[in-house]
Amino acid sequence: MRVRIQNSNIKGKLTPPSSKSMMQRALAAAALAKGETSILNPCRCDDASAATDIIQKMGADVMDLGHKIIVKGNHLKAAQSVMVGESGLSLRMFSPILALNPEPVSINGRGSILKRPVHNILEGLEALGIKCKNPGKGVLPIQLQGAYKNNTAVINGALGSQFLTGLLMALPCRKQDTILEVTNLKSIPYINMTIDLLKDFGIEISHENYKRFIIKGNQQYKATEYAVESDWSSAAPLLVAGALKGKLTLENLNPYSYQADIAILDALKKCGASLHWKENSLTVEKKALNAFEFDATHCPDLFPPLVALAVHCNGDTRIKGVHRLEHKESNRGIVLQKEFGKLAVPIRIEGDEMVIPGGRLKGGISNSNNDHRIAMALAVAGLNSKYAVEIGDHDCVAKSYPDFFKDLRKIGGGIAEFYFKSQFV
Ligand SMILES: O=C(O)C1=C[C@@H](OP(=O)(O)O)[C@@H](O)[C@H](O)C1
Ligand SMILES: C=C(OP(=O)(O)O)C(=O)O
Repeated sequence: MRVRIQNSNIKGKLTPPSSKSMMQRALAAAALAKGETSILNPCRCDDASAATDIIQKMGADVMDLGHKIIVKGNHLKAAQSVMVGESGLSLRMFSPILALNPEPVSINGRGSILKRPVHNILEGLEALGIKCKNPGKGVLPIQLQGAYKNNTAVINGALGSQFLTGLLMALPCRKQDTILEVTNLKSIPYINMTIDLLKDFGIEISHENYKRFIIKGNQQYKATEYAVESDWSSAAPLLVAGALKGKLTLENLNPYSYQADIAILDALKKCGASLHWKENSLTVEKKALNAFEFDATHCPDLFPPLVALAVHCNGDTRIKGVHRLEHKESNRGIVLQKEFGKLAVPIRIEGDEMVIPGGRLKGGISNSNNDHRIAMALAVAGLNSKYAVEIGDHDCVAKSYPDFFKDLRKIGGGIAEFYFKSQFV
């Protein structure tokens, strides 16, 4: 399957999809809570479906009413075997939660997740007394068997925050208190999101500067009504489209969100984009844009849309945090360099920095490498390309934003469909 993006002007209004990060956390918390949780504004994407399947295996009752999802939780049944789809968060967040049940559980997935490392999950869980096996030798599948025995552990946060999110969600259900010493934590805003969500479910976590986390045991998750915010990670490529090619209003965005990717606003301000808030609606308008410097170490998912922005800025843009990209759905640093290279943009990687020369995009044939954020970045870059940009395997956007191409078309994106079986007519 392939899509062709033509140079087009953008105009209109959209509401970005709900956050898959918040949705997966809310499903996990609801499964641990006694009683009935209502999840409002639910996110519908492949990663959210993977998380829903897992909590059902844990014994949660899930009722989908369309505008909201009702979860009846607190069973913690032996799940035996679960599939995490392609979701890194579901793998790393549910592993510590599943290990609360003393029965063995095996965890597997499909596609890109089968190449992502699991050693930090196993090391962390073993340090807390969980028995771990890894028939996949470094990647999935893994097998875990509880119970938690040790009350302290050192957790390496260098690869990311998702496993720590899982521990912060699971360990309050132990009888004992746990202290985690966390080294070199990355993606810190995602931990703020976890702690904030846990508060809504009645769980308290304290920490000392993200280095020492104190997790009181014997806490009880309380069922609640939880509204999932619109997703800043999905808003990012749309905002880039507006900044490059017209005028776009995104509705229902939280300007005070804990989401890491709200940082797209800093990058847009730095390059000179015009932004205007009216309550929860944000309008972005086309202006001449200049190269910028940005550190994406703690918001790595912004890299692809920022590259799409940078290729149309005047001058060389420098983005820091390339080392954070290696273990995502693709090795995003290398893939961005390779795919934008096919469109005549000679991206350089200098240590931990990516250097993107502006004003060079000519168009051509590229591929998503089965990575949703790469597909979306190539698409919005293509809106301002001299010749068309073709993207192979674009349907991977279903991981986070199944309606991405449909929405892009709604706001004026010229998307040719004759090459592929259309999913968005
Ligand atoms: O907690 C989350 O929801 C996420 C955390 C980040 O991963 P890392 O913490 O592994 O960097 C991010 O890249 C991912 O898309 C979602
Ligand atoms: C890296 C991502 O997700 P995950 O790690 O949860 O698969 C992403 O959505 O860009």
